[in-house]
Amino acid sequence: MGNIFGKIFSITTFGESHGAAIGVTINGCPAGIPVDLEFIQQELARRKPGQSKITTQRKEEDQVEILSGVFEDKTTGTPIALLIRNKDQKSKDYSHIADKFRPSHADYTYETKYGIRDYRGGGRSSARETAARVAAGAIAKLMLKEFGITFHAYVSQVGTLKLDKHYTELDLPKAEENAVRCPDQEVAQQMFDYIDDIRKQQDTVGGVVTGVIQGVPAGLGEPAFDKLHAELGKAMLSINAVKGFEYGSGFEGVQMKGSEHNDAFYTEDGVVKTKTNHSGGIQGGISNGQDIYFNVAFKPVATIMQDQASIDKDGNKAVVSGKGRHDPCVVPRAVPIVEAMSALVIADYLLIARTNKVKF
Ligand SMILES: Cc1cc2nc3c(=O)[nH]c(=O)nc-3n(C[C@H](O)[C@H](O)[C@H](O)COP(=O)(O)O)c2cc1C
Ligand SMILES: C=C(O[C@@H]1CC(C(=O)O)=C[C@@H](OP(=O)(O)O)[C@H]1O)C(=O)O
Repeated sequence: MGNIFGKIFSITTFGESHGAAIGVTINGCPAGIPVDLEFIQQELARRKPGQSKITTQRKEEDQVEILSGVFEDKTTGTPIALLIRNKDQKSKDYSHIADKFRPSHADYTYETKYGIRDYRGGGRSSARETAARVAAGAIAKLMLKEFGITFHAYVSQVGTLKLDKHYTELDLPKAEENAVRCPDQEVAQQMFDYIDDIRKQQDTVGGVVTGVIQGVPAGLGEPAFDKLHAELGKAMLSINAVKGFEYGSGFEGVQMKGSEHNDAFYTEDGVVKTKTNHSGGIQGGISNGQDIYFNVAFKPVATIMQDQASIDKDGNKAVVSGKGRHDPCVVPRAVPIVEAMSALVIADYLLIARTNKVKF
């Protein structure tokens, strides 16, 4: 229960942060997709811990091993299993909170649900699990590359520092040129200094990742329940520390009049387009062929390097002191996770659409 994502192109992940390994099984990936191991490794490198001083200092190379489903560098249509071994666990850092609950992490809720908890590094609730999603997302991206569908995510806000530009005004690949993953180098530097300052204060800060999906054909999605934006929302809200999701005009759109908000249709060389894109590329749960764009809000990291008042398993007052290696801000490393989850949704919906009238 609760550990399968996707309908046709589906994944299930396994593993804990301080266990032997984490990994993913992908079901439903079509046969014949070229698998570029170097690309999967590059994607994992974008997410891995220990990238810079503004990320957790845990050192994991996140070397991926392909156990099944790939032969002579092509998918075989059978389950693909990918494994990443944990190498740099420092579990002693967690002994002192084995019986205590960190405020706003998953300790209390996990313990309540299962009655047993691998407290080492947050166990199953650690964002370490997202490495497995990024590996699977890389395979989805490789499949979608064949259809000309691309993914760009970037950091658009850290704390109160906001990048005041729409994605259409930015050179999106430039986000990969700095440690924050913000495409405006000047704002990126300000964000970097801000995160570093917060880190020195032994505190943490939240942020926003903007996602952009380009090249999606019109016709992907469902008119009810499994609407394309609903699935994207679920995908994003399933990422650790996510507090909000909006697509297209989002919450800002409520301030507009219908006459301003409506996206006027026109055709160019027989292709249907819209003059504006407040819809965010989705209308009535189905893609309309325009860019899909959305924002994902991440909270400040729960584990702070300070003493915090809490309780133990017996409900007694307890002090939780911050230890271990933690991110002062998750958004720089969340960028590839947002892209991976987007790719998994689009891959799945593209395969579902094969059963519809739309021809690809
Ligand atoms: C890339 C990434 C890195 C994270 N790093 C940390 C971390 O170092 N320490 C921590 O306490 N939480 C971290 N988190 C968040 C926790 O995993 C998350 O808060 C926890 O699982 C509780 O879930 P919730 O915040 O979604 O309710 C990270 C999240 C992401 C996406
Ligand atoms: C190890 C990674 O990030 C971790 C995410 C995380 C958390 O609570 O989410 C807590 C920290 O590690 P641990 O699980 O040892 O407490 C981070 O270092 C990773 O992303 O690979």
